Amino acid sequence: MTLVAGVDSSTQSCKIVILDAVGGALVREGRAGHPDGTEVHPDHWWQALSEAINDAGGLGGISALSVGGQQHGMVLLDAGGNVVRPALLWNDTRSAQSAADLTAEVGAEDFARRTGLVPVASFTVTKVRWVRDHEPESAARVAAVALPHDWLTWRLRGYGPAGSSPLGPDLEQLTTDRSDASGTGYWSPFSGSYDLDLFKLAFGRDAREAGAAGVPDGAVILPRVLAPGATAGPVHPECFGADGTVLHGAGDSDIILGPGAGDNAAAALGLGAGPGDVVVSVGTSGTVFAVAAELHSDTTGTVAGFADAGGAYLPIAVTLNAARVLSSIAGLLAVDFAELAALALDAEPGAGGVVLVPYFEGERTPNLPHAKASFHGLSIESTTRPNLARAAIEGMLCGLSGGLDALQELGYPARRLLLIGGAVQNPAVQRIAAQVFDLPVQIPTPGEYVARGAAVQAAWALTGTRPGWDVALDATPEPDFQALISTNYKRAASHSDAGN
Ligand SMILES: Nc1ncnc2c1ncn2[C@@H]1O[C@H](COP(=O)(O)OP(=O)(O)O)[C@@H](O)[C@H]1O
Ligand SMILES: O=C(CO)[C@@H](O)[C@H](O)COP(=O)(O)O
Repeated sequence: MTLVAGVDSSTQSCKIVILDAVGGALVREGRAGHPDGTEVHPDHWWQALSEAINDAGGLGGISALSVGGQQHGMVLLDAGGNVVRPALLWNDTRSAQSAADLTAEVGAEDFARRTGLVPVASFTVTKVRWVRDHEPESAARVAAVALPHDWLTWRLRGYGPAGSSPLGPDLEQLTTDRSDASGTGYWSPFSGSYDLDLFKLAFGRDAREAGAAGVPDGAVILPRVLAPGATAGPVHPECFGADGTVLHGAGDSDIILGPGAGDNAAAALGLGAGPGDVVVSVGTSGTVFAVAAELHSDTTGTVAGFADAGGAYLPIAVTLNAARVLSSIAGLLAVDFAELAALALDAEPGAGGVVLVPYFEGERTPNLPHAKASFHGLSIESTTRPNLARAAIEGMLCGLSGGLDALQELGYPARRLLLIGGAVQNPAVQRIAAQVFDLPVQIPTPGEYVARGAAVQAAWALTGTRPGWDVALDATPEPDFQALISTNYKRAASHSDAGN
């Protein structure tokens, strides 16, 4: 049996699945946690990847591997391959002012026309501007800027700081892929190349793609962008985990590395999503996206125009407040997730008029980085535990239904909605999704679809052909659209938005 592996280095954890390359059946899997916080040293991801690999029984017998990961995180490397400062993650909002500055300097329309994006604090371009403005000593040390999956792929190939990697700090070997490059804000999905002028505007220094010649000395290196189906090279035959264990030994057969991907693009691959499919993922982030043959830029910034990992595009709207809204309200009510579901399903649609606008961590869509969450419609009568539980789920999903509306307004077709992500295991999330989204909802069999998508890339790199593994459906909730939920939510959110 030929085995391929896919990794999802996500915000909260690292997961690996090892699959049969023919048919995609799961053979073994592993996981390990990441630290909390919006600023994380990449060494923690390497540690968690090592632990997840060990948890899955090692890399023995695997022919190819690819790494999907959380998008946008800024990994700064110095000339010695050392991490300059902890990575600022996609959900770190300190660069909100930098986003506003860049938008003012370039213009929202021009930014969207050049990169598919209008800057918000999540995008890497705003983070490099923040470092330039707030940490000039760190900025001066920067020799390369990479993303989480780029850095992990580079480490697996044996590169890294001298003394702790077999091949040392060769920054010219950094690679990325078009899906993750498209979330930086300095790469164009329209031209398929870096917008080096934008990088220079943001960071104040010239940059060049790894391997490119004829550019000024001292230019910052940006990872080489690999095509779908390409290989990044082999896993190094003396690849050591963070704890010194051998991840891949000299006696093992070669393991080819796929290009890797941003997690949402990887999920689209793992699901085999096609035209007319809209994917909603409820993990740390909430995302709603489609796979599209053409990209329409959205100058409002609601829908970001990413590239996908298959040669097409991935228009997407993303919220900062998703699964953690539920853990927060479950904590408040002192219940576990099963009890939260039971409570929520005990309340009527619309939660008796109670609305939670869940901007606990600020928000990205809409762009309100400094906002806070608020309950609306609380009366003595409506303030019940079931209404609070339901309002949490409704509010979280309504943020995403706004993204679906925006995708449809831009002309992307939406015929069915595939619901994935950790919080979708919650039966109340499944049921309420069918009340919030005016589309047929389907729940694929529980699985790590980002990691599966990375495994699709691994198989593609190995065989030269993109595999078409079947995805089974676990549930198809009865359509039960209840317009009052989003009507109430929009009214409450407009008050919150105006006050933020
Ligand atoms: N039954 C459940 N109900 C609600 N939330 C859940 C449930 N099971 C898991 N979660 C949440 O799902 C999240 C993890 O989902 P995942 O998609 O793996 O996130 P990420 O990819 O961002 O790390 C965690 O915040 C966890 O609390
Ligand atoms: O910022 C985005 C996409 O633009 C997020 O989707 C991140 O990519 C993090 O994903 P999860 O860890 O929540 O899966």
